[in-house]
Amino acid sequence: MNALSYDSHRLRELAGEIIINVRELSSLGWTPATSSNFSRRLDDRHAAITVSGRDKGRLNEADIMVVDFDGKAMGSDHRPSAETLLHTQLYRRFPEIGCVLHTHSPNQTIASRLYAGAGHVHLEGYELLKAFAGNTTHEMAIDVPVFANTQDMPTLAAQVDALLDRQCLWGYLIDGHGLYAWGRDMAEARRHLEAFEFLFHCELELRKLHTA
Ligand SMILES: CSCCC(=O)C(=O)COP(=O)(O)O
Ligand SMILES: [Zn+2]
Repeated sequence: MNALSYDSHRLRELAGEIIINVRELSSLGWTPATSSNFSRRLDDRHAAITVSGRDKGRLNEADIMVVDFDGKAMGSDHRPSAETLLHTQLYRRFPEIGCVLHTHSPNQTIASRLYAGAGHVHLEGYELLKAFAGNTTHEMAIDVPVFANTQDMPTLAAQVDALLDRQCLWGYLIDGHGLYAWGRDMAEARRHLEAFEFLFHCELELRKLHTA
């Protein structure tokens, strides 16, 4: 296999899509201080992902690189996102997943802190639950898991994998850190990300009202 074993034309298309969407998410204040990372499936062995440490509000084509599903850089000397394994584990496990988005908005991070003890955020009865693929009614509930934060990505990826054995998920929180959300393509992943953000905001506001 040579270094360019993926479709470079497709890579440019996906990089353009990532750049436009990430700039928009960044303008909402969801990617502070170079945080957050973003990827798209390129094919059944590769993903396009953001280079580690780049300012996500000023992303350009040089800030997107290719990795294989072991997280190994392909055709680049740059370091891929420190959290690459959390992306590639989803692409490897679910062939239908085409996009993984990770952000650090204040609502996501505060919710992760408040609900770390419970281990999940319970979301029930909201019309916006229908934003998640497969849901057709508000008369349902989901528990969004909150994992302990760690710099040990293989350990965290194994914990996520174990939960995916038991539960169908479109996203999870990491305590004191942020949100991972995914979907079949950018539009669906973004819809899920925005739904989580909105629902966490509602839960946090309700909590304030109940404790006032
Ligand atoms: C200063 S942000 C700390 C790392 C992080 O949580 C993140 O999302 C960005 O890491 P990356 O290596 O993808 O830039
Ligand atoms: Zn992060």
